[in-house]
Amino acid sequence: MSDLLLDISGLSAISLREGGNPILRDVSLSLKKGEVRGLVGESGAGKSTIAKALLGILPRTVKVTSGTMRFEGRDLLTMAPRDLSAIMGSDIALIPQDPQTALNPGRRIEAQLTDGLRLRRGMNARDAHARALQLLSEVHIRDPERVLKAYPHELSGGMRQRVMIAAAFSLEPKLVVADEPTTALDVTVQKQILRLIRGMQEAHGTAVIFVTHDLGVVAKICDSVTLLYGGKVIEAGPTADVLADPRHVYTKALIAAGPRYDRPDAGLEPVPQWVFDQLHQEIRTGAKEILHG
Ligand SMILES: Nc1ncnc2c1ncn2[C@@H]1O[C@H](COP(=O)(O)OP(=O)(O)OP(=O)(O)O)[C@@H](O)[C@H]1O
Repeated sequence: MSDLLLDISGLSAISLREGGNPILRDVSLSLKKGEVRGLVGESGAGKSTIAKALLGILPRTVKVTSGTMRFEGRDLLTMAPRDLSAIMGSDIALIPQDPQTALNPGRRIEAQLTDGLRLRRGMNARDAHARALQLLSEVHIRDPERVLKAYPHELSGGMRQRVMIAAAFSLEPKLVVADEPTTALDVTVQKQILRLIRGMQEAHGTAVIFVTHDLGVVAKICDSVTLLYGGKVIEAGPTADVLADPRHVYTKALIAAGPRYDRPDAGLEPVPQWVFDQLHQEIRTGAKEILHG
């Protein structure tokens, strides 16, 4: 059996909100079972659009114009809604950017963590409670009984994100989409959460698409990386190869701009304007991306 889990091929999309402006341009990327791939780019590069397409939650104002998105060989873009909802949350799960808004403020953590176990896995309340306790221990929450009884506002941001990670892994998904999961957290907590996601991913053998604007994060936890600009793949390959031997001037300039993660106060070298001019020229002419390996 092939170990290919996800194969996005020639994906293009436009924004109906912005007069048909292209937001993804012929994007291809693939992911093996258990692989962690960083999806990197600055604001507006198209990272969230790809993540939303994967989760089946593209807004109506975004229209896919071509391409396929095969998950275990089946195209998510043309799948019947019923089949899609069986996969979402179960085989493909999300760790959101901001756990505060992702959690329902009016429900205890236990209810939110056990919904999926009861509704999708048919567990009774007692088994679901036991599994929720086990999941909270796995994400290193020390007093899981207390946390299960708590409401989201009673927990710190880092604790809420640990709960979201437990929830994402609760149904043993094959793919987790982590959408800038440390943005809302302070730097020390960010490091712990990154380590935790990598640890959970390894323990469960789960593949992860890690959306970030930070190459420093990619260096820490991703096996491979796809760098986007203006909805186009600029460079992609194994992380070690791309970081050791960046071929595109934009990748080089981003690396020179420094790992922002764990050096938030470091003086950054901004990406020079001529690099953006070259990128825009390449997008206009449809230049090919650089693929390593
Ligand atoms: N709901 C929407 N409807 C139409 N177009 C959208 C919508 N959301 C985003 N876009 C457009 O899609 C393009 C890519 O945005 P996207 O959010 O995917 O980028 P991103 O790389 O995730 O940026 P960020 O890091 O800021 O989230 C932008 O030009 C944006 O204006």
